[in-house]
Amino acid sequence: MRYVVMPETMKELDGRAVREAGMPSMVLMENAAAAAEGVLEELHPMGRGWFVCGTGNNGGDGLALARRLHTRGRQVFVAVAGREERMSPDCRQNMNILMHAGISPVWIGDMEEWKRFFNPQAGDFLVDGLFGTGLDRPLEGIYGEIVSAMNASELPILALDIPSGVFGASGQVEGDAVQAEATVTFEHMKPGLLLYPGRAYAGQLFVRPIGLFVQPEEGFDGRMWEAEDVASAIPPRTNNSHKNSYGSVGVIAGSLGMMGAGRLAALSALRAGAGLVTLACPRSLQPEAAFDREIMTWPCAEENGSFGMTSLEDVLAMAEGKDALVIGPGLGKNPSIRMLIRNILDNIQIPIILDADGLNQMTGDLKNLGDRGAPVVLTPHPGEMARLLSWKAAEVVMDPIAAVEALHQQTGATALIKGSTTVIKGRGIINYHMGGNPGMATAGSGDVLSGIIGALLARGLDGVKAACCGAFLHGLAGDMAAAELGMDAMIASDIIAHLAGAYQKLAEAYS
Ligand SMILES: NC(=O)C1=CN([C@@H]2O[C@H](COP(=O)(O)OP(=O)(O)OC[C@H]3O[C@@H](n4cnc5c(N)ncnc54)[C@H](O)[C@@H]3O)[C@@H](O)[C@H]2O)[C@@H](O)CC1
Ligand SMILES: [K+]
Repeated sequence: MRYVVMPETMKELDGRAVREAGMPSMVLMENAAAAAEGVLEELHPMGRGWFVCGTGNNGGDGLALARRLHTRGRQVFVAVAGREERMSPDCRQNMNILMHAGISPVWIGDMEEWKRFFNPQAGDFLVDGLFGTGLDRPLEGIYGEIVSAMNASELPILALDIPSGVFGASGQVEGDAVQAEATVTFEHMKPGLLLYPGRAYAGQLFVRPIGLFVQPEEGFDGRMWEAEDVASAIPPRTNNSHKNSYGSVGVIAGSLGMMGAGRLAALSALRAGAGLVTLACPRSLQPEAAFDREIMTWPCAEENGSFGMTSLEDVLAMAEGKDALVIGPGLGKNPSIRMLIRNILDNIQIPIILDADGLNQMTGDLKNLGDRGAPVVLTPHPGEMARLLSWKAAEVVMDPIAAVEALHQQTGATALIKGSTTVIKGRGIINYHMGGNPGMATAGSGDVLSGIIGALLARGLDGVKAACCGAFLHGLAGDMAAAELGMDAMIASDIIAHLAGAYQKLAEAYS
């Protein structure tokens, strides 16, 4: 498991290591510089570096790194921007050490001084130590101009901790921000490196320890599941087992013209390892639903090619003996579906994943799901999330953490917001998932995720585990599909086809 911490938590950890344990803060800074040096050796083992430092501790990291390279014979050019009287003690000390080592940084007070200092042709890379997690307002004036000149130089930039201009808690950028080739972040991942637009500024991410041995008193702010975490959360198949050992999934999905959504969800559930999958469908669509031999179908009374309250009896009969239900893909807009879903939520005490039209239908009617006695997972994309919360879509995109927290709080369900970075909140801390690729922005991709999560719920995972492991498998299978077929040509069925490879990778990670 990789942990994600907010800037203020990082500050608390840093402060406690220093105050409670007597760890000198200069040692932490030196460790940060050494960690960054390791990354630089990987990316740019040769060449000359331009260092742009602020007067806070991020600047101190930069000055320490410059000195480490200089003492190893690498050529460095170092600039400091900011007010000298505001310099943090550790930054000042590193400035003194650097000067004793023979390098005098250039103070930059205006762009004329910058132009005299910076000559991209004379260097091979830039190091950004201007602002780190202490950023508390957008870059303005000289800082914005320096950053935009750094970006315009087209030299590769290594950002220390976080690209200057990106807010560590949210990934938001207002104005200029460093467009990094890579970012080395210290000790723990920060949300701003995971969430857009910050993620797009950070480039390749390196998380490196700096010797902080303390843990936050309130617990970590977030976590990222890694292959071994996912592998160990999914119960292994055992010799002495049968199909009922792996869960029976009921899928309630599809309508005239959208039966494919139901089939994709059902097939995904099966490929995600469920023992049995039953696809409930409007009666007239049964021939279409019955296309996959391994999937059982359950024709239901219908309302003009759609589910509706008329279907209730059949749906309840189908749900009997199931271990989880997937509700939503392709259900369409028939208004009586709302009552149908309400009845299912009230009368059936098994885990449920609610997605797509299932979510849209239930806008305003998703309270108290935490009291059901079995988990509910909600998987909206940002537009659906905005409708569910009555927020503007832009507000959801700006702050997906607040959005999942609000949805979880209002409904009691596990909330997963889809996106390039998926954010999940159920009981416990926030979960982030970074896998997947733009090739997965294709019809039916969400239905596949629903099916996978349905299978994992049926296999006994709780809401958070099913959502996190489901997002991981979905992303991994999507990445494998893209590697084989390319992002443009891959389709949702290809993600399903690569679930096999994704499970194999998990097995390798576990062994
Ligand atoms: N565990 C830790 O907390 C450690 C932190 N270290 C480094 O310290 C950094 C945090 O240092 P600081 O808290 O000193 O903060 P920064 O160095 O990020 O920023 C310095 C100061 O600049 C000012 N400022 C913020 N936004 C500004 C803006 N837009 N324009 C002008 N001034 C602005 C603020 O007053 C802020 O305190 C981390 O990102 C990391 O690089 C490392 O030295 C090692 C240990
Ligand atoms: K930085």
